[in-house]
Amino acid sequence: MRSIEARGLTKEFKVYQSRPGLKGAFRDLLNRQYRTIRAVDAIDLTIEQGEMVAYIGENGAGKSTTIKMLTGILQPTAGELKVNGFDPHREREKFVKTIGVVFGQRSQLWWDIAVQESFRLLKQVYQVPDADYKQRLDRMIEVLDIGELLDQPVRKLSLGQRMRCELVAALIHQPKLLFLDEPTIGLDVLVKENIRVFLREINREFGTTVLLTTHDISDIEALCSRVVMLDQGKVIYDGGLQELRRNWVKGKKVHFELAREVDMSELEARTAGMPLRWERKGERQVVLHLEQPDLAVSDVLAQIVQHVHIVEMQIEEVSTEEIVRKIYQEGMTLA
Ligand SMILES: Nc1ncnc2c1ncn2[C@@H]1O[C@H](COP(=O)(O)OP(=O)(O)OP(=O)(O)O)[C@@H](O)[C@H]1O
Repeated sequence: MRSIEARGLTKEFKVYQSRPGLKGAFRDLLNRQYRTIRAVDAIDLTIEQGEMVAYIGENGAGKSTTIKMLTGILQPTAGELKVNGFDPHREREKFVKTIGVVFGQRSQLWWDIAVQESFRLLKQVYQVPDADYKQRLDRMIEVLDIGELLDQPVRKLSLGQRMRCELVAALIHQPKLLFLDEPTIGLDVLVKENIRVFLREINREFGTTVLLTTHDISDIEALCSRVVMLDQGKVIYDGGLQELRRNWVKGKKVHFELAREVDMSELEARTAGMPLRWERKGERQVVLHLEQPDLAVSDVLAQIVQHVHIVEMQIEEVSTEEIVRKIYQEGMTLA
């Protein structure tokens, strides 16, 4: 079963332009000029039930606009879209029962009433049977550790407390698909970890599909094996996190500290023909630049350990965050 199937999904906005001065304002009244922004530009996206996918891109790339179409808030300008088997906009009433949504800035909890009252209201809205409701809620209260918050009005909760309650609210009806927009923004490390563990659990246990938009790369590393990257409304990468790293990490650096002064010519001679470069950093310090991702550090070590005494060694990996930043900066097409 497919969670999301989009073909040529497009959204255009008309943005009215105003001309300067009083004369301009009059002319605008009679004949308004506008330009068209293609916020989402013919994207194809297929997400299978049970996948956890990160949907990322720079500010203005078109992420929110896509999510708004996928959740039925906006109607696409063009393209075909099925989410959980429904047309999200046209079949909105039936469709919303099959999704859960956590948008960092917007709350689905009622501000002035106790958290558990909000949960009860949502139970009514989604017509969750009593037994299911009790079982799900008890479990979520325990895993997310929100027992003490249930009697508090939402306005009194800290951001981390509120986000945990938002997650419960989004999952009361056990949706097949969960949209998360910046779920861990501004949260401390412990709460973040708590939320990630919980998300992995519901994914494993119920096969819940998760589509996550985030600027926090550690969320992606912790949760998603697939990344869809958007740039100017177009998908520029759709694939595994590992492949993304492999494509972009052109090499690694290994820092060595040796027992004796470095003999560069010996290192070079022993590793001749390998795609690497040695750099002297100090009397006993040397850096190895591996220039191809498939050259293993162990292959190089095998050539030199018999001849040089290594005191310390440190491999410098490029973080996913750096890779993503590089892709945004260079605007390369990977797809
Ligand atoms: N209602 C609207 N009217 C006109 N233009 C819009 C509207 N909503 C979004 N846009 C434009 O569409 C483009 C994509 O915006 P969108 O909010 O989808 O990006 P985003 O990737 O979610 O960015 P961010 O990370 O900042 O939330 C931007 O150029 C934005 O200005």
